[in-house]
Amino acid sequence: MRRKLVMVGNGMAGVAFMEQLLKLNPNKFELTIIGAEPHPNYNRILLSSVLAGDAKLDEIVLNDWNWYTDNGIAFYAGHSVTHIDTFGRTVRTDRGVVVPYDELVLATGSLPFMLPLPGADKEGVIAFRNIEDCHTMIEAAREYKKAVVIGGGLLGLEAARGLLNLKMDVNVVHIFDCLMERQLDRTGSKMLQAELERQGMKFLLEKQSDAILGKKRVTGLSFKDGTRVDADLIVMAVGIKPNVQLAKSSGIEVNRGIVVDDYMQTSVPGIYSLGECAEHRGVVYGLVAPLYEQGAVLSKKLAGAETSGYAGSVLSTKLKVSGANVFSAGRFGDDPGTKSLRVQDDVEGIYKKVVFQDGKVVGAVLLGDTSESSKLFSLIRGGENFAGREREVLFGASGGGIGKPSSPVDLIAEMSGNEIVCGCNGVAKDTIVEAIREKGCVSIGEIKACTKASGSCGGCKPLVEAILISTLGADSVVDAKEGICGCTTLSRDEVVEAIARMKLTTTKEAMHVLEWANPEGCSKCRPALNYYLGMLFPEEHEDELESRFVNERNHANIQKDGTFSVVPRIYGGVTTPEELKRIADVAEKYEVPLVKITGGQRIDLLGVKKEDLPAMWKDLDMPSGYAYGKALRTVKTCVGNTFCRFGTQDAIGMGIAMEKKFERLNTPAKVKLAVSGCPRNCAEATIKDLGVVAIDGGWEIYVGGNGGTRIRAADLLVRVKTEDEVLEWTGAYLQYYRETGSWNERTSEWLQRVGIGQIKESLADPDARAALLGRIEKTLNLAKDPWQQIIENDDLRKAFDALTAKPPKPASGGADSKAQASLVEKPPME
Ligand SMILES: Cc1cc2nc3c(=O)[nH]c(=O)nc-3n(C[C@H](O)[C@H](O)[C@H](O)COP(=O)(O)OP(=O)(O)OC[C@H]3O[C@@H](n4cnc5c(N)ncnc54)[C@H](O)[C@@H]3O)c2cc1C
Ligand SMILES: NC(=O)c1ccc[n+]([C@@H]2O[C@H](COP(=O)([O-])OP(=O)(O)OC[C@H]3O[C@@H](n4cnc5c(N)ncnc54)[C@H](O)[C@@H]3O)[C@@H](O)[C@H]2O)c1
Ligand code: SF4
Ligand code: FES
Repeated sequence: MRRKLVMVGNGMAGVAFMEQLLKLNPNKFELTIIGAEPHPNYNRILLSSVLAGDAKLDEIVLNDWNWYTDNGIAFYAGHSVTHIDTFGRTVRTDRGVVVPYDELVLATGSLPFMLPLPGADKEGVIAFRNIEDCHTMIEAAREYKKAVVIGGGLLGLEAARGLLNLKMDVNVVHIFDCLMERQLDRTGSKMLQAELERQGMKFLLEKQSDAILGKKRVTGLSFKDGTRVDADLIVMAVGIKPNVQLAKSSGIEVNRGIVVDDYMQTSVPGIYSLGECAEHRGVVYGLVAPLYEQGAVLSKKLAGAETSGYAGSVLSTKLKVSGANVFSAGRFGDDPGTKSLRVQDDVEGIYKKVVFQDGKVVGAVLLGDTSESSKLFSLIRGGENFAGREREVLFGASGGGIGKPSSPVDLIAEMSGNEIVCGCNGVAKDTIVEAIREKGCVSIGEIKACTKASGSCGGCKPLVEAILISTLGADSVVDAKEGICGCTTLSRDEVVEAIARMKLTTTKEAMHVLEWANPEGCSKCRPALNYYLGMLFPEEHEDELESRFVNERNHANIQKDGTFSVVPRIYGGVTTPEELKRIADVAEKYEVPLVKITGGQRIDLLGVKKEDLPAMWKDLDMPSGYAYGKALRTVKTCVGNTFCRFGTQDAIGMGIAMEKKFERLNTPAKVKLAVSGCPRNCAEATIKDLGVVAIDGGWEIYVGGNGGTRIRAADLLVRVKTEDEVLEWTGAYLQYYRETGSWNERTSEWLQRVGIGQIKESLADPDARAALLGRIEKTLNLAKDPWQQIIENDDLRKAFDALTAKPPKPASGGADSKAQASLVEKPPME
C-alpha cells in the first residue's frame, strides 16, 4: 500500500517540492494537493509582468490541469483546509471534503499585510498577491485614473510600474525617506528614485497613512501630517505575513511562521512545512530561491534519499522594473567591521557597491548595470578570501575600467562551470551546458523544462540564452519567442510596430527611443534591429555592418583557426569549365589548403587568409554565395528532365531562375531552397525552407522544412501549374516570412509558431501576393553584390579593412567593444 501524502497549498514552493518528489520516487506516495485558489499552479512572480503588460495570464501557468492527472495527483482546487485532525490524521476542507493522510505538508504561503486604517474596507482598496488582484487593477485602470501604492518595496514599485503602463497616474507612498530600504543603501535608493521619477512615478516619502477617504469607493488617502492625496485605487504593498492560522489552530508550534527543523519537520510528527509560511532557525523567507532549497531537502527526505538538511539561505533580489535594474544581495549596509568599495556614475545612472568583511564578499548592490550580479552572488556564497586584493572584485585584475555593461555572451564566457546562473532555481552553468549537449535542448523553453532555469522570475534568461548561443552557435538556437533580449521588455512585434510607426532609421535611434535598458544593446538585439530596420525601410536604412555577426562583416565564414572560407555563387549547382578553371587558378594562387564540394552543390575554398579575401573575390569574378549570411543560401537542384529519364520538368532551369531572382535577399535566418524534377525528390526538397517538386502538369511547393538540428518535413503550401506561378508564390512566401519572422528564427520554427493555415490564408488572395511581391522586388532591386562593392569602391574597401580588423580584447574595451566581440557566431554550415 502506498503512503498517503497530502499537501495543503498549491503555490510555487509546494508544487516545486512535489515535482522534485515525483522525480525522485514517483510511486512511493498516493498524492493529494488541496489549494484555496481556483487555479492550477501559476507563477506568482510573473503577476508583475502580467500587470506591466509583458505577459498574459494564461502564459504564467506553471503546471496545467493535465499535470495533476498525468501524475496521478488528486487535486482539490478552490478548497480551503479549515481543520487538521492530528490524531486521526485527516484534513477537512471548507467544502466538507475529508482527506486522510500519513504525511502532511503545509505550504500555505503568506497573506498580504493590510494596514488597519479606517476605511480600508472600501471598494478600490486591494493588495497585490494573486490573479484576482491583478484582474482588479487591470479593470480599474479602464475606468479610473488615479492610483496610490502604499509601500515603496519590491512589490510596491513593481505594482506602480504596472499601473503606469496601464496609463494611470501613480503616487507611491512610503514610510521612510528611502525606497527599498531593505535592499538598498541611501545612495542606491536615491538613484533608483531619480530613475523611477524619470519614468513618471511620483513619490510621497516619510508619510504615515491615516485614513482611507471616500463613501463606498475610495476617493483619497489622508496622512498623519494633515496632508492628503486623491486616489480611486489604493494598492497596499507593505509586506506579507506567514499564513499560519491553520497550523496554529491545530496545535502545531508557531512563532512568526510555522516552526520547522532542518528537515522541514514541524513540532507534530508526520507534519512538515515549507515555503513562506515556514520559519527555519528564526527566519521566514519571502523569495522563491530559499523556498525551492527547502523543497529540495524535504523531497529527498520523504523520498528516502540522503540529504544533509537545510541550513538557511543567503538572499539576493532583483527588481523587475524595466529600465530600473536593481540587484541586492547579502549584507549591503555599512555595518561595523565591514569595508566597502563603490563606483558611482551619475551620468549613466550606474552604482556598484561591494561589501567585504575579513576579505570576503558579504554583500553587494548593483544599480543601472546588473550584469555582474550572478558573479557577485557566487562570490558571496563561495566565501573566497580577497584580503589585500579587494579591488579586483570591482575593477578587474588589471585595474582598468569600472565594469561597464558586459554582454551576456562575454559574461558567461568568464563564468566557471559551477557558478549559479539562475538564482531562483539554483541552476549552475554546467547543468545548463549539460542539458544542451547531452539532452539536446535547443531553446530557452526546453532548458526551462529540463533544468528549471529561467522558469521563475525570468531574470536569468539573457544568460541562459548566451549559454545556448555559445554552446550551439546562434544559428542552431531556437529563438525565445517571448521577446528580443534582456535589453528590452518589448516583444518582437511591439518593436517592429514601433519602428514602423515612428519611422526609426538606425539601431541607436531605436534603442534610445524604445528605452533600451542597456543603451549599447547586446549581441542579440543589435543584429535583430538592423534586420528589422532594413526589412521595413529598404530604401532609407543603411545596413549597419557593425551590428552584424563577424561572418557577415567579413562576407566569409570564419574557421576555427581564424582563416576564412570563400564560397562563390553557383546558380542551381551548375557550373562551366571556364568557371572551374578560374576557381582552380585562384585556389592555387592563394594556396588554398582545402577545396570542397558543399552539401548545397557549391565549391568551398577553405583556409583563406583574411587579407587575401578582396583579391580572391576579384580574381574569382563570381558573385558571393552568401554562405555566411542570414540570407538566401543555395537552390539545390536535381538534373530534372534535361537528362533524367524520370524527370517531368526542368528542375535545373527552375532552380536557376529562383536563385537568380532571390539571390542577395536578407531574411530573418538562413534560407535554403531546392527543386526536384519529379516526386522521387533527389534534391531533398521536402526538408528545405522552401522546396519545389515537379508533378505531372505542374509543381508542388513545400515550406518550413529543416534538415539541421531539428529535422522537420516541410508542409505542402500549394500546387501550381507554371514556372511563373512558382516564382510568384515563392516571392510572396519569402516576403511574408521576412515581415513576420523574428530575427534568427528559421522558417521551420516560424511556421510552427504562425501555423500553416494562417500562412496559406495570408497568401491565398492574389492581391495580397501581389502586394508582398511588390515589396520584395523593391528590396531585391536595391541589393548589390557585397564582394563586388568592396572591390570597386575604395571607401567601402577601407571601411571593410577597418571593420574586419581584430576586435579589441573584451577585458580592455568598454561596452561597445564587448558587444562587438560577442557578435561572433559559430561558423554556420551549409
Ligand atoms: C507580484 C509578486 C511578485 C513577486 N516577485 C518575486 C520575484 O521576482 N522573485 C522572488 O523570488 N519572489 C517574488 N515574489 C514572491 C514569491 O512569489 C513567493 O515567495 C512565492 O510565491 C511563495 O510561494 P509559497 O508556495 O510559499 O506561497 P504562495 O505562493 O502564497 O502559495 C500558497 C498557496 O496556499 C494556498 N493556501 C493557503 N492556505 C490554504 C488552506 N488553508 N487551504 C488550501 N490552500 C491554502 C494559498 O491560496 C496559495 O495559493 C513575488 C510575489 C508577488 C506577489
Ligand atoms: N522582485 C522581487 O524579488 C519581488 C517582487 C515583488 C514581491 N516580492 C516579495 O513579495 C513580498 C512582499 O513584497 P513587499 O514589497 O510588500 O514587502 P517588503 O516587506 O519587502 O516591503 C514593504 C515595504 O513597505 C514599506 N512600508 C511598511 N509599512 C508602510 C506604511 N505604513 N506606509 C508606507 N510604506 C510602508 C516598508 O518600509 C517596506 O519598504 C516580499 O517577500 C518580497 O520579497 C519580491
Ligand atoms: S528527382 Fe526525379 S527528375 Fe530529379 S533526378 Fe531524381 S528521379 Fe530524376
Ligand atoms: S534567476 Fe529567476 S528564473 Fe532564473
